[in-house]
Amino acid sequence: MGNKHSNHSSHKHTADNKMKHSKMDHSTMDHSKMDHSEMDHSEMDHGAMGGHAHHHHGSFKEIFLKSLPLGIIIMLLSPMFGVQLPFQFTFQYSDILVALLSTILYIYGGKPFYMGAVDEFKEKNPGMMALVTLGISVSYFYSVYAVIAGYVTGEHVMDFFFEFSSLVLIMLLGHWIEMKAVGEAGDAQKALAELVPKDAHVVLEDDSIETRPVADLQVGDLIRVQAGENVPADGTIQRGESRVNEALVTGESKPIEKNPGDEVIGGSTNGAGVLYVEIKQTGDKSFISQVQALISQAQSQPSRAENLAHKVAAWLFYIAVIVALIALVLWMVIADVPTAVIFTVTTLVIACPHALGLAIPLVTARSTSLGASRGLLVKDRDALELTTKADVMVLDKTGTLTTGEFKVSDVELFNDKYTKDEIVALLAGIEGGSSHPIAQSIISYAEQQGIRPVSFDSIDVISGAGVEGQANGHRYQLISQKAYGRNLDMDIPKGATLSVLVENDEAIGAVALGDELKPTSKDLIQALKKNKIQPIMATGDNEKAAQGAAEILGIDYLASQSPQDKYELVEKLKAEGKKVIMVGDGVNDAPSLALADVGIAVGAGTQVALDSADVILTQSDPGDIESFIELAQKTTRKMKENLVWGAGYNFFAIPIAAGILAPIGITLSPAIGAVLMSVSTVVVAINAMFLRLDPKSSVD
Ligand SMILES: Nc1ncnc2c1ncn2[C@@H]1O[C@H](COP(=O)(O)OP(=O)(O)OP(=O)(O)O)[C@@H](O)[C@H]1O
Ligand SMILES: [Cu+]
Ligand SMILES: [Mg+2]
Repeated sequence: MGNKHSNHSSHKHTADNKMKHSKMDHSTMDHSKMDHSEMDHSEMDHGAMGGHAHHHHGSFKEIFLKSLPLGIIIMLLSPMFGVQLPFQFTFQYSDILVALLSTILYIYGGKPFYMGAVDEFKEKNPGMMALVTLGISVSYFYSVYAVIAGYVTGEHVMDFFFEFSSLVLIMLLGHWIEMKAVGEAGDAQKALAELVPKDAHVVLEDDSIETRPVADLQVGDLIRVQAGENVPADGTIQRGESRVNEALVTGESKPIEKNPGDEVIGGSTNGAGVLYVEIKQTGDKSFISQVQALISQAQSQPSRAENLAHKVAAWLFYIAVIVALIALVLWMVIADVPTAVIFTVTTLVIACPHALGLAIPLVTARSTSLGASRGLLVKDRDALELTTKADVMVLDKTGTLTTGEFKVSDVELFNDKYTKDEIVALLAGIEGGSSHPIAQSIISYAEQQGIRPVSFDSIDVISGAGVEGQANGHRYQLISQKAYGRNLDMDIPKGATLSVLVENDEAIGAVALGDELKPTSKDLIQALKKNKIQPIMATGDNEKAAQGAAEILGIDYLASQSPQDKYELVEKLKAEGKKVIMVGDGVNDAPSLALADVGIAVGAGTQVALDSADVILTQSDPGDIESFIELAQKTTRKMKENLVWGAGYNFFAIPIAAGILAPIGITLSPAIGAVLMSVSTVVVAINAMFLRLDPKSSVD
């Protein structure tokens, strides 16, 4: 149980760390809002996409549905291309009625577009909304002019109210569908929010049960979680036993047995037992909120791929405007003004670089939620792309490739001042101040022997070497043999990790510990080699222990590495022009995690390690490193595909819209242009949705 417990506190660590990083974005952190997600879909999506100026102004769905009858009336009353269709009817002055109705449609239905365009111009970043606005404005104003000119000159001038209204309707519909597709491609925030139930059963003083909204839960409340229910908030089990599935929260796939004293995480699913849980964290401080904050932090900073997409979209705007102007002038010369207006409008509309704008965010959203559901949390999105270019992976040994669950194999005495039990009491006492995996193992060892730890007055961690502290007026150190610096009079068990207990600069005892490789470590090394990533193990542990592990794994290694050494190793590899991934969990890994191109902190890791990393794997399973590489490769491929499609589509669409194929009889109407632009976006969304990970190969 002790072990499971420590796993849990590590989840908490992960969470606390995120807390510091996130700017506590109110829109994503407000729990009550998320629980009762009545928010309009497009707004939700918008939040997840971040950074875009458009779609702020009302919901496309609502505006579309209200504009639909108006648009249909206009279309029925106005001839398309001047051709009378059988179901159309016109009467005297019907064109004035059409102009009036179109004005209403322009003001109401066009609003999301021109307001979006205003935002874009304010940000000096004209894009899709500006193009759509130009398109509908040109067709609207020209048509108004046509009607007036018709009455002034007494000659019929062709108007485009039919094209105008169908364009507005299709644009609204298209953007509504797009937003839905965007939402379905994966909104990690929402998926996580849905894990938390809306209500909790609070056990009152008199043992009666009151059902309260989760938002009203207080720290210290005792709640009852029924069998099969999701846990509403983080807490500690007071009574009851069950198996709890935390898969969706932490990525741990198997249900975990829980007993009184164990912690449960809000959003996990209770198995067959009833649990009584004392609430420890609610709202923003809960684990799940912290994960959400982390995700929104990652999504709020544009990745390099996204910046590229934005640049291309901006270019597209200028290209579309220029091509539209050229088409306008040329077609006025070749044909007439109405023909020229049609080609211009179609060009503006078809170029709406919506697909391009969404190409990357859609994949990111999908990839983030996919990753989160497997316990792969990406803090810095560029880490995904960089991972696909990696040449070397530097791995820490203890806690990363090995379990970190040490067994004390030997306790050695160097003088008779202390008994063995007294040495163990000192060891356990000084480890009270350390978060190193060795510490927990020694403390448990003392516990099993029924030995009470010596209480220390002060304890300090010496990173990469051990711990030191004061007790009973003496100064003690528990450090590696390398840090001790002198030879010891003892037989060191083969492959063991050895730490020396020093009193006033003299070795008084030593403890030898053994640790085992994790079952998936070997697979990871093989997978790395297959992916042409050279694995190097860099460990703070001694030569013998390192060699033992390295031989089994078939991996290059460096032993007795101080935090500085690890840092310099990464520095050296980078100087050789290599892209370096660093994987670690300890304090001694933190500097190199920060320096590496991609820093991956594994689950049971310490606070500092988690803070310095770009990627956090909530479990410390080497198999997850493999999954992360797979996620990185697939995500990057999808992004490239979407960029090529989003940009490439325009390469053909713009010239055709401008009428380049008119000589062979192929022309597009503005409405068809609008349909194509929506379809191109839906293609991008569907492609993103097909981002999947292989099922995890689990080793038991
Ligand atoms: N809390 C501790 N208790 C006992 N010995 C320690 C402690 N911390 C460090 N040491 C000693 O210092 C050595 C180096 O520690 P360090 O944290 O740099 O590496 P490590 O965690 O053992 O290995 P790795 O770098 O692969 O994780 C350990 O092998 C151990 O001998
Ligand atoms: Cu668009
Ligand atoms: Mg370590």
